[in-house]
Amino acid sequence: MGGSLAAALKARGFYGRIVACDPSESEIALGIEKGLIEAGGCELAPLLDGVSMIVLAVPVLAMESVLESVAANIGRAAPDVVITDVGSTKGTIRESVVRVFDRMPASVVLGHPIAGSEKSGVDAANPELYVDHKVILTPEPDTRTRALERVRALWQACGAEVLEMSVERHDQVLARTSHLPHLLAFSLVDTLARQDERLDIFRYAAGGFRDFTRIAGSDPVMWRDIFIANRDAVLSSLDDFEAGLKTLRAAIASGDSDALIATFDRASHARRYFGTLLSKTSYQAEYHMHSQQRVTYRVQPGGQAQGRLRVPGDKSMSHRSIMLGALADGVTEVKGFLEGEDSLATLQAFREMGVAIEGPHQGRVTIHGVGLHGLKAPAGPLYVGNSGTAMRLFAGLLAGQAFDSELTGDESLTKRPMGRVADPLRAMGATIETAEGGRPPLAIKGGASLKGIRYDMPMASAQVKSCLLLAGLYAEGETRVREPAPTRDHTERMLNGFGYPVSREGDTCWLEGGHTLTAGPIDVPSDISSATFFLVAAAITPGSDITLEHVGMNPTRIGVINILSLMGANLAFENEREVGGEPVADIRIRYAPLSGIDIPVEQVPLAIDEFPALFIAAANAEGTTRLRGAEELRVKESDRLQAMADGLAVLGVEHTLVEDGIDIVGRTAGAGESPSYAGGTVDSLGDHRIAMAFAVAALRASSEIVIEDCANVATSFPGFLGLLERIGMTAEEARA
Ligand SMILES: O=C(O)C1=C[C@@H](OP(=O)(O)O)[C@@H](O)[C@H](O)C1
Ligand SMILES: C=C(OP(=O)(O)O)C(=O)O
Repeated sequence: MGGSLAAALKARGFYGRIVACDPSESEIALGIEKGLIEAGGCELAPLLDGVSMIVLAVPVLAMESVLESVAANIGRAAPDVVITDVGSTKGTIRESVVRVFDRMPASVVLGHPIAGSEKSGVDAANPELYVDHKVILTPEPDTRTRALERVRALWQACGAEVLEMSVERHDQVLARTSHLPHLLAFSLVDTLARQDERLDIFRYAAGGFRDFTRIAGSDPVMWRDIFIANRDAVLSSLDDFEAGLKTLRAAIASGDSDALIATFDRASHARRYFGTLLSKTSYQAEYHMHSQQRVTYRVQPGGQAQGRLRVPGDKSMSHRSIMLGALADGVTEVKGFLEGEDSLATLQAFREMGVAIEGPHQGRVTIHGVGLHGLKAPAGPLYVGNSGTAMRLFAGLLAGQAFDSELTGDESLTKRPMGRVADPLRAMGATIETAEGGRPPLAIKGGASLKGIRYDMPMASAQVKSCLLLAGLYAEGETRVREPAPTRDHTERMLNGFGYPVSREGDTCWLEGGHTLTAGPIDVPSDISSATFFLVAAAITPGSDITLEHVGMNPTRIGVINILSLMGANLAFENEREVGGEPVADIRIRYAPLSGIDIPVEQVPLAIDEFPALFIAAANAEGTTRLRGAEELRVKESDRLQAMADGLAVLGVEHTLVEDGIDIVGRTAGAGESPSYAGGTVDSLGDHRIAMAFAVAALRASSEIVIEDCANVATSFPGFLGLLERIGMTAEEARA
């Protein structure tokens, strides 16, 4: 460790003098020969003359005697000398410092670089060892700021990332993440070696053995010291490990395949999550990285709109399939699941609550339901990404659990209103805290006894309705929700499909708590909200002919069909059928000129996510299209009225924005097949539907449309650009 530190400093142009002390003369000679140090020796005292920093890189149990020599000769060092170390445990080293100096001097900053290799000695010195590795410093309240800064600068100069934590926390964290795995590796190799004196068995050892046991080649003295020094924390992590192993043993002994799948699946995903965090490519890390990277679409003007397509699975149903499948008794097989960021975040959240979920693999997911009362407390906050649906539905479901929970999301979600669910849930008896203004995160207290309520929703929201119905599963008596206008009814249909009775009369639906859900197969159709971008593409492009296969045609979702039909679109439905309680059809659309219309207000909730694309249809229609009663668009992933108005302004499309809607002036009569508007650079504000709407708009633009901030398209529509290409458009994605 010391050799690598010297090598790293020299490689980065450190111009000071480095001297080293080591019991081996030959190691010192080698260090000088390799240019890592200027001088050195086996006796410490003379080496301390005038030094400004002392780094103790010795085994943990040798630390105290070295500290004694340092203390006895500290007068030889510079007056502002700083002492630090690289020991793998911190509690015992702090005790040694206090014993030797009678206190913790303000100039001592203990530290631990989380880097190293199983090799030791000057030969193993590696100037890159600390690059992109973490170094933990454990300053005390009275550590001198200047001393801390100097040690921080030392490690940063070597390319490391410096963190701070308390000595106690350091020792506990390291016991679990480093010391325990080393103990297991030593033990496994020793056990096998003792069983097979001639070590024959190792000849047949596969990659798994090699990967698991590499660290058993580490320095025995160093590791003995670590286990003695960090005894209590290691023993407690060993207790946890033994308990886990015992559970697995019992599952193997009794052939309990569900229990084995549950553990392996959780572990496998946790490991992948960890691995991708390291390489910064997990779906969540990737998402964050993508949004930091700013994905930009460049879409060329013109092109065709032709072909047969199947767009990904319905987002609303995908969320609900996981939620209800997890709460059901038995195994639920899902087909057509949307493998987008939003629904994957929901899936991950249930894994964190102990539900075994296999997949997704090509849209297939198997959920091993735990029953209404089988969820376990997650270890930390549940992260639901960009998804308003997930946060609101989870709020209801979690309000009924025995454990406390917290829901967080990305930057866009953090701005969205949650009072609309928190208030009625409180009326049911839940205890929920929100951030200022009723925004996320949500902290939900477990163990509440919920009571059914009658709730008149102030806005037409399927998310609020579904939230209350899910809480109602856990409530005493009936939970009744009245909606001011019909909203998507997937929750009601799917609950009924799982054998949970939900009733409806007119504008009110209700259920009674205390029944159970029984697992069954779910076939998720293609998402009509995703299909919309291709419906609009064909609707605005002369010569187009697109068929979208297996699209969900639930009557509470087909506002886009109704609105496009009123505008004059040429739509035909083929292969109409019912799949798992939801109507489905193939939709064929061919070009026909569109006319502007006054959008009937009752269609608004039925087309709520489709307006960004419908505004593009309006920009290509003859005359003016008027939308009113759509104030909900202002609280989606972005303020969609404003975001679309800003983008339409860039393209030169005349429009008037009002509080609850917009008027869009389309083409003038007799313009033929000429472009409908200009190109330009528009900002999607990180909203997937705004990004996709302007991508499709390029079909009738006079020049390229560049769309900024498109990473979130992956939340609802993975593979979107590929499908644009398939219909005959030219689009590319740039990351910066
Ligand atoms: O319940 C659902 O799955 C959804 C309901 C709608 O939101 P609101 O209920 O807030 O209108 C919709 O915008 C969202 O994309 C999905
Ligand atoms: C509004 C949407 O989703 P959510 O509310 O789940 O974020 C959407 O997908 O357009």
